Amino acid sequence: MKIAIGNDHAGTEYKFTIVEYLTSQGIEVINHGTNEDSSVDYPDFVHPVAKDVDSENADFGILICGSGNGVAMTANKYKNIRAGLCWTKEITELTRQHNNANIICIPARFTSAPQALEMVKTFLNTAFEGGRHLNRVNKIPMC
Ligand SMILES: O=C(CO)[C@H](O)[C@H](O)[C@H](O)COP(=O)(O)O
Repeated sequence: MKIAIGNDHAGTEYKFTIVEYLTSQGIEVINHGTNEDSSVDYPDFVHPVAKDVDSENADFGILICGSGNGVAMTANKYKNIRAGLCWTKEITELTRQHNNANIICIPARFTSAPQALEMVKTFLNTAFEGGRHLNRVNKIPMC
């Protein structure tokens, strides 16, 4: 499994925690930054993650910013991206089970680091249910 990860300055601390876990599990990680705490513009760090997942260069993406909204809005501009904003374990399960999300967007300023890590584990270990949900997911693309 290969994971692409990106974040703005609000998500740097959580990113390193998540990368450490993924690496310990033998998962290949593409870290697109930022790796600093100084203020940056989140789209600059979303586009490379979204391009990796959109082109199937990565299996899943992880995006982290303060509220999660900015990274989600940016990633979902890509045709093959289904980026879910998640702030609980249950919502994370549902975005995989029902939406076949391929990117999780984490609100660093509204979750704890343990919560963020739990959501990543849940995201990567929950399968898409297909069935009626596949019909709906297939209707998402506009063009
Ligand atoms: O895009 C966002 C808002 O939905 C992200 O949460 C950013 O992390 C946030 O806007 C950054 O705010 P800051 O005051 O510049 O740190």
